Amino acid sequence: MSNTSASKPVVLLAEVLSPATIEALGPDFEVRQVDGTDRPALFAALADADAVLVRSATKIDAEALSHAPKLKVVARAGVGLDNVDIKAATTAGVMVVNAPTSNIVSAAELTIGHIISLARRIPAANASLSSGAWKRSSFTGAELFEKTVGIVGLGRIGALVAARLNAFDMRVIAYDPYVTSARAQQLGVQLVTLEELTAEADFLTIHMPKTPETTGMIGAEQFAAMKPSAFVVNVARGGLIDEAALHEALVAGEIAGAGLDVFTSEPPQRAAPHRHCWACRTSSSPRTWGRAPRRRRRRPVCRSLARCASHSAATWFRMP
Ligand SMILES: NC(=O)C1=CN([C@@H]2O[C@H](COP(=O)(O)OP(=O)(O)OC[C@H]3O[C@@H](n4cnc5c(N)ncnc54)[C@H](O)[C@@H]3O)[C@@H](O)[C@H]2O)C=CC1
Ligand SMILES: O=C(O)CCC(=O)C(=O)O
Repeated sequence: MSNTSASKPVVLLAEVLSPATIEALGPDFEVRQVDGTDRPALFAALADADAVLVRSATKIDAEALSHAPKLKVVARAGVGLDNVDIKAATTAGVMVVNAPTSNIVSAAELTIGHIISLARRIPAANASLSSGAWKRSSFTGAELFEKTVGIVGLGRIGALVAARLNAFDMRVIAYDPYVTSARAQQLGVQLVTLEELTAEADFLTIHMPKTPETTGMIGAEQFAAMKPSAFVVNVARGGLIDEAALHEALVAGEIAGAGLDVFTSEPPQRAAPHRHCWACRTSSSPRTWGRAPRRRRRRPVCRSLARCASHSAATWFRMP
């Protein structure tokens, strides 16, 4: 049954989404747009919204929710929910839905891309060749074969990364206090402590959500414990790595390099003295990992949104 225009629930799109994702909402909603990073505009637009659809740049916190008297659902077109205050939403009686598999393959593949780039020094070789040099022996790098990769956070993306790196005949270890040894074994992964992982990993790759517990979890202590030949990769969330400590570790040669797709502030702010070191020791990308087009996987979030906005059952998250 289709609503008339006057009675259609209002879905507020607070970020840019693909036309296919918007199409998946169907004809039963009045779709409005706002720039979710413009807080006054967001607050004004939330006044009439039954649902708000966000990616990662829009903060739906208690203050935003206080401007949304009609809101029934916050839908996250993606995985991470660190930009949504689930507790405040629950208190306000607002459901929160996400698309937990929407971009996990994309994220895992980008992780492999950064690992290979770092191992074979592809960004530095590319910069050198682009400047007109031909230094064949400077960029040989190292193979992944029989090296150790340490995965911090063995969830959906961590498991996909493990499967791909097992195919390279790497030794795959992981730290995740919430995963059983049986599950790890099934994935061909050995569970270890964080201390063992930092000491043994040739590549440390992070796949955890950003929470108060995980923020800054990889910092000066971990870098000091790592091999000087080791690389760190973060395509999860800015802030999981202590960036100041990372800069110091790169400058001091405590680790060999870093592969980064996410930053504490985006675009990243880096102090001038670190620029040279950064350019030659990193493989970085401007948060591209969730972006490889596979829009089909986002459609379920639109279906969940539609069900929630019309008060029927859906996959949703609540704090206890
Ligand atoms: N920037 C981007 O484009 C994207 C970022 N992400 C980020 O990646 C994160 C991971 O995604 P998924 O693998 O799909 O999530 P997931 O929920 O399947 O896995 C997360 C894993 O982290 C583990 N974990 C939680 N706290 C931990 C701790 N203190 N120490 C070690 N492990 C811990 C959990 O036990 C779980 O196994 C998301 O929360 C999101 O923030 C995900 C997709 C795209
Ligand atoms: O939505 C984005 O900007 C990228 C994907 C992401 O951050 C996520 O799925 O957690």
